[in-house]
Amino acid sequence: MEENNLQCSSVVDGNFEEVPRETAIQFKPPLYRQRYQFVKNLVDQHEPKKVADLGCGDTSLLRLLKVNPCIELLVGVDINEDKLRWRGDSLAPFMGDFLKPRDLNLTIILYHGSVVERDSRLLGFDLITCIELIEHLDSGDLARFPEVVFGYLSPSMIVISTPNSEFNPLFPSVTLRDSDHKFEWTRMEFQTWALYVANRYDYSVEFTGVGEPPAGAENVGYCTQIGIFQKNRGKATEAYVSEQHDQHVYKAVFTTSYPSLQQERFFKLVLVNEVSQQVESLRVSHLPRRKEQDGEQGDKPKDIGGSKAPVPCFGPVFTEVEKAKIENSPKPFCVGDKFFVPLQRLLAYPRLNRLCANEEMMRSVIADSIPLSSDGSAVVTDLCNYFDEQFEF
Ligand SMILES: C[S@@+](CC[C@H](N)C(=O)[O-])C[C@H]1O[C@@H](n2cnc3c(N)ncnc32)[C@H](O)[C@@H]1O
Ligand SMILES: [Mg+2]
Repeated sequence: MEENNLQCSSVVDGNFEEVPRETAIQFKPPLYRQRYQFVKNLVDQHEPKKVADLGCGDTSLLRLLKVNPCIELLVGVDINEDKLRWRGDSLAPFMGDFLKPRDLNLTIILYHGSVVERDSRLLGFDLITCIELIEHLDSGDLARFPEVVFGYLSPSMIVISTPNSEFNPLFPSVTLRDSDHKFEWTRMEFQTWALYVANRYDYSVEFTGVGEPPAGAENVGYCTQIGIFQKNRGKATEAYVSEQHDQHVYKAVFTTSYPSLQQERFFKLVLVNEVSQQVESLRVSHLPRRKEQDGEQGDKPKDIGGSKAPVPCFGPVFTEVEKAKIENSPKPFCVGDKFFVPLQRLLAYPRLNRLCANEEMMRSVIADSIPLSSDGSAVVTDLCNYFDEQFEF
């Protein structure tokens, strides 16, 4: 069992709080969450595309990281297959991920295997994390670990966390924090090892930690010590990665892919939905004005989007620049009972502009789902529909 000398104040997500029964030290947030949050902040800061968590356990960190929009490949590796399977399924996309797809693709893979084995599918990563892993390696595996992770996998950044044994006296009766720990290092021991490894494999390293010591005991340092290693040579080139022979020793136990706007069918769904909503919003907001105009003119086109055009009373709030862009775009108009919204008008709205580069692109994606004017330059819809009559617009 994990960290079994320590009080289990949270087993809800498979993590055990590092608080001995006898001590008053309580970490807020719990220490394991501070470690995960530390990694999440690093991901927010550096925006890696490919991230692997070695010794990922029950995948809690992966679940926190998967919402990060920059990550396109998220991999977990653990020697304990049961842990991977326990909550692995919760990494799959939910209904909400389909309703609001990500901008970028995301694939998540869990591998069963040991971090001291070489698997070429982990080459070319931007970030590899090893959270509370190294102290579980015996001396033989610890000696192999740098050669595999730093030498072979050689990611741009590596984060290693491990207990700081100098903190342990604050936990009465604790020698090792977990019965499976093969060692716990002082800051000097960890930093000596880390500097040696960094020097050997051409990385630079910075030290920090999480789990502040209590007032009066600042000299012991953080409860969890952390090394952040950054490769001096920069990112692995694609050529270097592709030169490596396929070496698949890990067993993939779980793979999932998320819907994203990079996938044609999801992009189309989102764009058609956004266009339909915007056209409907404009149509509804123009109905009262159209009633006023009825009887004034015949069937010639009526520009109803001039300076007096009503502004939609719901939906997003626009900045002054966005408002000006919308106002300066071609205005919606009516011909008979038909309501036309120029594609250029739709493109002026920020949400649609973010999705579509130009009118041609918008036309080609929505043409077989939304009625367009004969020249294809505007969406066309009935000005009034059954529901307007029911609600007496
Ligand atoms: C203390 S747990 C940490 C889990 C997770 N990183 C976290 O912070 O919640 C250590 C994990 O390392 C895994 N582990 C130990 N030796 C390993 C090895 N040689 N290769 C891969 N995983 C290993 C264990 O199975 C366990 O899940
Ligand atoms: Mg541990």
